[in-house]
Amino acid sequence: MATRKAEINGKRPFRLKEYTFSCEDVPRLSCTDPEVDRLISNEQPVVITDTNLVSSALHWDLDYLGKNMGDGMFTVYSSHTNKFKYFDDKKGNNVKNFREPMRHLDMTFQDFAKRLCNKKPEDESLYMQQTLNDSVGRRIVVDFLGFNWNWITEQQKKHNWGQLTANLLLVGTEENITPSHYDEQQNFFAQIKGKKRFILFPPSQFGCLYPYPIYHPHDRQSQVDFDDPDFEKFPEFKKAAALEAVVGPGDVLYLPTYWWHQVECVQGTGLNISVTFWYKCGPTDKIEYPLKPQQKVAMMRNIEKMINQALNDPKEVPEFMQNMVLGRYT
Ligand SMILES: C[C@@H](CC(=O)O)C(=O)C(=O)O
Ligand SMILES: [Zn+2]
Repeated sequence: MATRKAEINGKRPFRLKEYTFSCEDVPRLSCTDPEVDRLISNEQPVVITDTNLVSSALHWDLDYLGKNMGDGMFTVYSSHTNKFKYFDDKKGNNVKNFREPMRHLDMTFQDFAKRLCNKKPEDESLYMQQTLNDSVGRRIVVDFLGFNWNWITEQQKKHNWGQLTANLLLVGTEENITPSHYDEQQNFFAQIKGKKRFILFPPSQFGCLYPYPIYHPHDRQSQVDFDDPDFEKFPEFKKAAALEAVVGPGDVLYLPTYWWHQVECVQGTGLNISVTFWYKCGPTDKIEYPLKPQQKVAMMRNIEKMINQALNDPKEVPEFMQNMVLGRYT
């Protein structure tokens, strides 16, 4: 796999995998720059520096978390590749012979840390993805309360977002990859340790990324394998053009709802720790035309859901959809 050299602000270069598509940089601006507000209100991604959003957690490492995360059981995914492709196990029965691409384990943080430290190259990759809740130790609660809630709550109000729904703690090792997908929430993604690379595509490129059907366990995930794209099956992927952001400790990426993202723990940057801040989208006050691409994606999802409910059998959906479109709108 070809790689290219990259760096943030001229510091400590690292290598990034090269893909078939072009990558332009996401803007990287200080939170004091008024352009940040404009980009967020236009639902455009931006890397925001100097927020101090998670400054109270920049000392987190495996040892500190091991001592302070408490003795609760946390969600850890185990994958025999370095990819951690999300799946909804409630939809597993909708697809014949669906094979879960990773295992969902529950373990204490101490157990996770031990397995990470003793991991041999042939062992499965591990990725902790745990919603922060009150089961954590007191010092983690103090660090959490020390987040810059003033700044982020000000953003939530200014952009009329809904409630904060979750803070997901992510602890992984370099080369862990979350393959391309979109979410239906607004996200301030805060990097605490190590570097992460985001490969982003706007909602307008939905037609290039071929998401699985809505009834599939991989709903919202792209069917395209970026490492080996099948241009026969997914010809429009040739037209995909990405934005790219690399975030390091203290950086916050605003990741707008319905934007496609693949997330890679950058090689050579060691243990990787992040926290997400997911918010419900705000209400649409007035419908304006032409509709925004993200509104069209939401519409397509609602129509697919309605067709699935009305047919009441996932096996009937492909023929129904093809009859509706092939030779008529193609
Ligand atoms: C969990 C994260 C991916 C990652 O950090 O590996 C992501 O997809 C998101 O924050 O929306
Ligand atoms: Zn995501």
